[in-house]
Order: sequence, then C-alpha cells, then structure tokens
Amino acid sequence: METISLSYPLTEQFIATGARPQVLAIGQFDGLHLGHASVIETAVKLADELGLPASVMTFHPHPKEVMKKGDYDGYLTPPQEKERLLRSMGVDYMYIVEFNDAFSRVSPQNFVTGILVPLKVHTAVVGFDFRYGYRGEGQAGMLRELSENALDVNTVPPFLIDGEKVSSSGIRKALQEGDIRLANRWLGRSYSLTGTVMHGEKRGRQLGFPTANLKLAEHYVIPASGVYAVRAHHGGRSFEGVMNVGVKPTFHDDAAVSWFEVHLFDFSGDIYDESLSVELVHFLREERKFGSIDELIAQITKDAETAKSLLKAEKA
Ligand SMILES: Cc1cc2nc3c(=O)[nH]c(=O)nc-3n(C[C@H](O)[C@H](O)[C@H](O)COP(=O)(O)O)c2cc1C
Ligand SMILES: Nc1ncnc2c1ncn2[C@@H]1O[C@H](COP(=O)(O)OP(=O)(O)OP(=O)(O)O)[C@@H](O)[C@H]1O
Repeated sequence: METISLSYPLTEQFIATGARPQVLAIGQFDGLHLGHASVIETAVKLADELGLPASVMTFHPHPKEVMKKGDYDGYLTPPQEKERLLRSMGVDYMYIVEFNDAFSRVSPQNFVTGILVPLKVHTAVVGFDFRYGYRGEGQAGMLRELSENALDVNTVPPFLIDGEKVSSSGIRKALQEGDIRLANRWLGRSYSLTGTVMHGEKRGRQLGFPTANLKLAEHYVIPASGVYAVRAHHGGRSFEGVMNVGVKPTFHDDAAVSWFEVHLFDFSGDIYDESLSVELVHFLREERKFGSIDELIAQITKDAETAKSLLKAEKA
C-alpha cells in the first residue's frame, strides 16, 4: 500500500502523475470499526472485480479537532495505526487529505470537481450517511450528479449490531465509560494503545509487580480509569498482563494526569525508551485508594489471576 498526502486544491503535478481510475472509499474512518470495514471491504471487492486499484480517502487532523468542537477527545486510530490496518485489508492507496479551516469551507460541488473528478475516481464507495463539503451539506446520493456522471457511487447500508449502528462516537463513549466489551465488539478487535516505555516512580518493583509506564505516542481517546487484562506486543513478541489506567490514589491525593502502567506476565528485561502496544481485552475493576501497601499488593495479585484466567478462556 502507498500512502499519499494531499491538500486542496490538488497540484497540477499530482493530477498529471498521481491520478488513476480507481475505486475509492471515502470517510473519516476513525477506529476502522466493523461499519467502516464493511465500506472498505465493499470497495476492495469491487476494485477486484473491475481490475482497478482500491483506495481509501481519509482526513487529517480529525475535523472535530480543527473545528474546535467541544466533544473532540482524541483518536481511536491515529494515522499510523489506520495505515497498518488498511494495509492488512488489501487497500492499494491511502490518501490523507489535510483538513484545515479553508478545506472545511470547500463546497460539496468543489469537493467533487476539485478532488474526486481529477483523481479519476471510477466508483466512490461510501456509507449510507456519508456527508461531505461545507457544513456537511453534500450527501451520498448527490455525488454522481455533481460529477456530471463522471463517477459511479456505491452506497453501503448501515452495519448494525443488536439493532444499533456501529459508530466511532459510540465506541468513544463506551471506552470512556469503561465498557471495553462493547467497544471491542464494535471495533471487531481489541482497542489498542501504543507508546514508549518511560521511567515511573520506581515503586512497582518493590511491590513485586514491576510495571512498564507508557507515554502514549499519540493523542488517543483515553479509556476509563481502572484495571484491564491486556495483551501487549513488543519487538515482534506478545505477552499477557494487567494494566492500571489512573492516578494511583494510594500514593497521590491530587494527581491530575493519568498513568498507563503495564505489568507483563513472564517477562523480565529492560525496555525503557522502546515501543510497546497494549490491547485492552477486559475491564477488571475500578481504581481504588488502598489503606495499606499490603492491601494493594493482595489486590494486584488477584487482578493478575483474574486476568490470566480470562485471557486463557479467550484462547480456548
Ligand atoms: C494491575 C494493577 C492494578 C493497580 N491498581 C491500583 C489501584 O487500585 N490503586 C492505586 O493506587 N494504584 C494501583 N496500581 C498502581 C500501583 O500503585 C503502581 O503500579 C505502583 O505505584 C508502582 O508504580 P510506580 O513504580 O510508577 O510507582 C495498580 C497497578 C497495577 C499493575
Ligand atoms: N455502521 C456503519 N455502516 C455503514 N457505513 C458506515 C457505518 N459507520 C460509518 N459508515 C460510513 O463510513 C464512512 C466513514 O464514516 P465516519 O467515520 O464519519 O463514521 P462514524 O463511525 O459513524 O463516525 P461518527 O460516530 O463520528 O459519526 C462514511 O462513508 C459512513 O457513512
């Protein structure tokens, strides 16, 4: 897969060299959840049938971040993760269109005549509720007409689970409320955070539970504080473990910033400054203030046992 950064208006040089008949899925696609997968899989299948490349167009930064909408709270899948997932779905080209104030004012007509037509899009694949252009005034059904029949449109019906439309906003809400089960079900995989291992407060080792403190690599949607059973990936190897997301109230009265501390089972070694990805598989409990260190140790010992049995049950 090739990743191509674009900004509006497209340059003459890009139009001359980069445009090709293609099947293009368009959307924000933050999270690449099961609803997004149904749109992208439709594009990949259609491209295959037509013998054309399959491409995906997405926008960065997140429009809600640029528009300073109050409810913007980070990425479910920052660009690098989106790239990795799209590659694994068989996409040939990923276009990342720069989203800024000026782009937010481009009309639906200009989005079509200034981007889709010069890109030589053969078929645009979009979800039933896809909106584009200034104030989201453009609808899926208008794409063909706005292009003067230069492109076809394939509109994908809603992907529902238990009668509800799978959506990025639903996943954000579930993560923030500690409903990791629903978030993971809608994502079709476990929510994952990637970061660099930093020095912590050096207390973990004394507790008998050394922890890798994660400095998140991107502005992620932060899941609810509490303890999670996790699967972690480091340098091509995978480990199971437990993670605490929170402020460590047993030791701090007024901490404002969350820590992401992972204790990996069956691991010893120095991984400071290295990259670690952590999949949040189950929510175990809320973070608590313990009256003594012994009580905290006893609870973490129980957390580790619970995590091991839940993760084992999952593999069976
Ligand atoms: C599985 C797990 C659960 C934890 N639960 C809590 C908790 O409920 N309350 C709390 O104050 N700290 C909790 N902690 C955080 C520990 O206090 C922390 O790991 C310890 O302070 C060591 O971190 P440090 O070396 O950065 O100080 C938990 C840590 C882990 C690994
Ligand atoms: N559940 C779904 N079923 C079918 N298509 C979907 C679904 N969710 C999103 N899409 C489509 O995928 C593309 C990307 O959508 P977008 O990222 O805005 O979706 P979303 O998950 O509903 O986001 P949000 O919750 O922030 O509105 C759009 O074309 C949209 O119509």
